[in-house]
Amino acid sequence: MTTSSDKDLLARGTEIRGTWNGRRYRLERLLGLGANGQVYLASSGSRASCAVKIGHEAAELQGEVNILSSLDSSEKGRPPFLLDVDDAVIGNRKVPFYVMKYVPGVPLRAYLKQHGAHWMGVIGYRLLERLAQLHEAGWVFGDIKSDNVLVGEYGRVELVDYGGVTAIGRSVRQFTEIYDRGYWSAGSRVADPGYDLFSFGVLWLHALDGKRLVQLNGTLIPQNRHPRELLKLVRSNPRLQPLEDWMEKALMGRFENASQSVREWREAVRGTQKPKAAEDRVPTWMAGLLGAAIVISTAVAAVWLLQ
Ligand SMILES: Nc1ncnc2c1ncn2[C@@H]1O[C@H](COP(=O)(O)OP(=O)(O)OP(=O)(O)O)[C@@H](O)[C@H]1O
Repeated sequence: MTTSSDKDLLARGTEIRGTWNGRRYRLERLLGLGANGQVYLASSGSRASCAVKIGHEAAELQGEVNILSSLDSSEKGRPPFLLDVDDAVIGNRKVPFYVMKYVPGVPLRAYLKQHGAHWMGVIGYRLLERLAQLHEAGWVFGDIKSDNVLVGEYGRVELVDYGGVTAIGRSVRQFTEIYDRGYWSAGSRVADPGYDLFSFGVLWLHALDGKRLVQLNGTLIPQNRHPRELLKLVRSNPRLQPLEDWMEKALMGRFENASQSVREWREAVRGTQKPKAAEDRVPTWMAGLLGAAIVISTAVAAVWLLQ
């Protein structure tokens, strides 16, 4: 598979013009590099910012385009994600590209580093809701990982990189080993809602305890990869331990569907936010300082907890 290198990157201000549709896009900055191509923030006439993915191989890009357009037609209630598909001549090379909605935000791990792990409840809830929508429309996301979960202001969550989206019942098209249910001997690679929920569980381990997860992965021989090893990490992590029951269900494939997992996530998070006993409380002055720092996230959490 071809990967992008710095020398292939296109300079800010580069204009590409679609050969077939004739639309012009001005590339503003690189948003991300992946195995399948380069993604740029772009502008086009009066249209709001968009994201342009320039691919290496037409066949791979075509696969993503097919999925995005199927998703747009099966989820008609929302604005389309896929905006344009075309070829352009760059230098003297013909390259395929497609244009999608720009998703502002940073990958989950970066967001939690910047804003704090207490956002887990809200972000997790919103992500599960999005997964439940996809599952109800007959799809599994497949390649859940921190880089594909972009978090914006007040914990707003959107998925990017729909290259792994797979129809329920088919083999998952694209995955990342450490998030993969098959890799951990926790089930098959046939797309079902439980596949995404397993990856969702690993996502939080990776986001909040990445070092130990990577270490564990490096030391286990393949025969010993098992979800109970992941659960040991959950139980010994102070942030994740309160969600142990939820995580056990996700990692062991015991949820019936994502909607059930959403309800139980909310209950589990609510349980972790119960007021503490008087002797456990921090002094008022300290609480004041802390409170100022987390007031925004608490307000957002309150909104969805009380929904
Ligand atoms: N619509 C979008 N809005 C904002 N950023 C995006 C968008 N699409 C992709 N990105 C950014 O570009 C990165 C690479 O894009 P993408 O994941 O589609 O490429 P890929 O070749 O499929 O990558 P991978 O090797 O992870 O499969 C993403 O991780 C994300 O940071």
